[in-house]
Amino acid sequence: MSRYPALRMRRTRAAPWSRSLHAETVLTPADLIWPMFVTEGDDEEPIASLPGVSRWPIAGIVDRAREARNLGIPCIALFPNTPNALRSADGAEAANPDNLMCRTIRALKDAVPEVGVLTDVALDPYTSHGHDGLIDEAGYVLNDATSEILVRQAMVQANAGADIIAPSDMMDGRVGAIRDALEQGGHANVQIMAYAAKYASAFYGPFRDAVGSRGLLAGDKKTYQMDPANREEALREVELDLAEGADSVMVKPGLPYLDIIRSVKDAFQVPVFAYQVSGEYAMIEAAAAAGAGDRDALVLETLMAFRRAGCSGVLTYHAAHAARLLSR
Ligand SMILES: NCC(=O)CCC(=O)O
Ligand SMILES: [Mg+2]
Repeated sequence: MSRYPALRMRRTRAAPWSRSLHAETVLTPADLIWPMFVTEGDDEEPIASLPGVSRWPIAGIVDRAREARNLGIPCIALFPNTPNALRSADGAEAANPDNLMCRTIRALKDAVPEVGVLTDVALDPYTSHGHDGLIDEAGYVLNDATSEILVRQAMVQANAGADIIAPSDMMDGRVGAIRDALEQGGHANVQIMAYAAKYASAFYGPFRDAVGSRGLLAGDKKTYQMDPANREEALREVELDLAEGADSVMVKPGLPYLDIIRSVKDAFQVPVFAYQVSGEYAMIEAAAAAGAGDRDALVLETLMAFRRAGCSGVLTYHAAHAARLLSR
């Protein structure tokens, strides 16, 4: 009986009201996390490879956080462009309680406490070699020694007022080490969003410009970030981070890894986030600039795809633009 002509799949698509009624997935500004770059000094610094995105001094970040609040974006993510003079082989500046990140967190929590602040834990914005951790003579990133510094980095951020600690370094065991330190340090309610399945991707280029590590990076990150060939390994990574105390997990990059997001969501009933990374943002902007697609439509379609794949939310440089589109 359920066949044409009684059954017409186009019937429910015929009018806007009906399409709204039958939508299986919704996207709202509350599903967005807005990543932003903080810099020393007083001036906005546009990032050439990320058209429309700038580094902001602390006061500018505070203004952007007010903008986020007014747009209904619940959370912002912070990344520092550390002055080169403060970068070192061991990335010690990462654990300085008065570093650029900590000063920014304090300013945000002072001025706009109602917006969540997610902070990146990894050493790449602080090392002179651009890696996420300490390296040995051969350039290999050392797991356990790095993890100790990451714990200190996470603690200075939590002490400054960070709401969500987001380790993006892919060291083994760091989620558990950070969770223990947070519990012992009086931060029982500070969350951990683990970059659980972070792939060694070619889509991170503009981000490295933004945090000033592109020219410094020696080699690649394939001994700690995941091989794009692997899906089962992502499930193991997620399982381990959850066992160590992660409150939510992230898949990164975003669009080329929607299958990973769906697999994670099906295997674990936990909050899953995606990072639509800098190269993805740049591709959309380049397509729009070349007349190959409508920018607003591309932005909203890609973000909806993350929700459909199972994401609770998405980190995207298009957050403010998308929130504006969604509220009209
Ligand atoms: N730890 C954060 C990133 O690596 C972001 C990458 C990107 O946006 O390309
Ligand atoms: Mg892991």
